[in-house]
Amino acid sequence: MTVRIRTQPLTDEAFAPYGDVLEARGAPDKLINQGRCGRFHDRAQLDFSDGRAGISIFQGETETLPLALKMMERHPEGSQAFIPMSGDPFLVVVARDAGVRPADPLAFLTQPGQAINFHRGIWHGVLTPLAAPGLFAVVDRIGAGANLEEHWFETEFIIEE
Ligand SMILES: NC(=O)N[C@@H](O)C(=O)O
Ligand code: NI
Repeated sequence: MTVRIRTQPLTDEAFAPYGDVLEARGAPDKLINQGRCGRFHDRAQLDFSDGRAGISIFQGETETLPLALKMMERHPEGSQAFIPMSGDPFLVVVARDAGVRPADPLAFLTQPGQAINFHRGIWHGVLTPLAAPGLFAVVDRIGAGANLEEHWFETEFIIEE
């Protein structure tokens, strides 16, 4: 059986059960630098069981839609933020937990200027750039021990616009 998933725009409301949308939207929380810079303060729920937060640079190969969703993963020990280093949209896939496996995956297309932070333990698709060079800053847990659970689907999911 093939299940088709239509992409939807990334909004705070739709993404709230899964993570944070990081963007400069509306009035900033504070003006800094003599009023020349708006600070949208403390917008991500960073959560690590132990270890520390780290920033890594990911250079991902680009994908195109329609795209087969074969696997999702989660990080039980920490949150994970994808912060694009270009203005290109990327694909964000999340799912609810149905007891050690993801269920009902959702696919979001970001707008330029949007980044995301998956909350700790949330099922998500891996980093999926839709345009070169696929460069992202990733904020996630640096620590000992395993922090990755994968689920490979038997159902064929196809993500399409
Ligand atoms: N494994 C890794 O570093 N990246 C994944 O967690 C991912 O979500 O892309
Ligand atoms: Ni991940």
